[in-house]
Amino acid sequence: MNTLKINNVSLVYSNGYKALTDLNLEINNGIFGLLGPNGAGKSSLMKTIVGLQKPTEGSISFNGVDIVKNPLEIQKHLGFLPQYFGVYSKVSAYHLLEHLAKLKGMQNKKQRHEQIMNLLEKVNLTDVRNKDVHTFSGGMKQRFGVAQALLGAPKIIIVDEPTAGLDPEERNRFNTLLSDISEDIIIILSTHLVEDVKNLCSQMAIIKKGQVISHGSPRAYVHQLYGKLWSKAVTRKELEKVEFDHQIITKRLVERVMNVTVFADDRPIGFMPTEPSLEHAYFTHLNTTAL
Ligand SMILES: Nc1ncnc2c1ncn2[C@@H]1O[C@H](COP(=O)(O)OP(=O)(O)OP(=O)(O)O)[C@@H](O)[C@H]1O
Repeated sequence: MNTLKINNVSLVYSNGYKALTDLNLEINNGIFGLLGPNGAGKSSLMKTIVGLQKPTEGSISFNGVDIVKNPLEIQKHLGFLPQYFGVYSKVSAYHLLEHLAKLKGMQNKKQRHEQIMNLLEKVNLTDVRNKDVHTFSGGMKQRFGVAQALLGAPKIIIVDEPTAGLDPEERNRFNTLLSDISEDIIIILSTHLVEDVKNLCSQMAIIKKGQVISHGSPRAYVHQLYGKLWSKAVTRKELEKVEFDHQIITKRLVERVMNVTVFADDRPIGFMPTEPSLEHAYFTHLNTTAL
């Protein structure tokens, strides 16, 4: 079992902006979802974990080793799939993987070849291995990104907003791939797509304004809301009153009609009970935690 511990981490950028505040998390094998709105600090946390920037305060350990003091201790076990995966030069998928494998210190030519061929197979890019990476579609590039993140058999993989811009089929394929590789390693998935977290993650945390406002399993999040959500279709005028009277969790246009879901211990008059979803739980925590 691998363990990543983040203890009281704060990060202040050189312009004085405090991106992370006193953040604590413990993460074990499996896919851990980090959910938060744009600008919440997810990328800042990812970059701090992988050692691209040092926290201003606090400590981070991986399998008991302080990785702020010894960043190599995580870097040698790490695969990173950043939000924007570099510039794709005019080089084939195979040769780019070979180049990256050499950078990761894989000296043995035969073993390197075998691992690259296995990874290409895993991410379903064997047939196009001799094509230039810059000609790949968005989804193929992301799968290539997974292959490079898996080079050298890492114990922890960090993926930052991996499915942004993918069509539903590619997103599905990408998620299945992540799920397949997650058994014996830690995967941290940073995203604002609640659906992906629901489908993939065993544990998750919600981050808002640089702080972890809650954490737990997606199932437990949903469970907490049973019997507390109520919905109603409203006109624009009614909406104002509902907003005044109730704690609104979501407002959604469903077939051109505005549907509101509110949080309350008892059923408000005119509302129907609603089956809670992880999206409801996410918005409940975001909207009810004042920071
Ligand atoms: N190098 C930097 N210097 C100063 N401020 C920064 C720097 N990088 C990020 N920030 C600020 O820190 C905050 C958190 O940014 P971050 O990219 O970590 O958020 P995020 O949750 O990953 O959002 P997104 O989903 O939009 O990428 C933002 O307000 C951002 O403007």
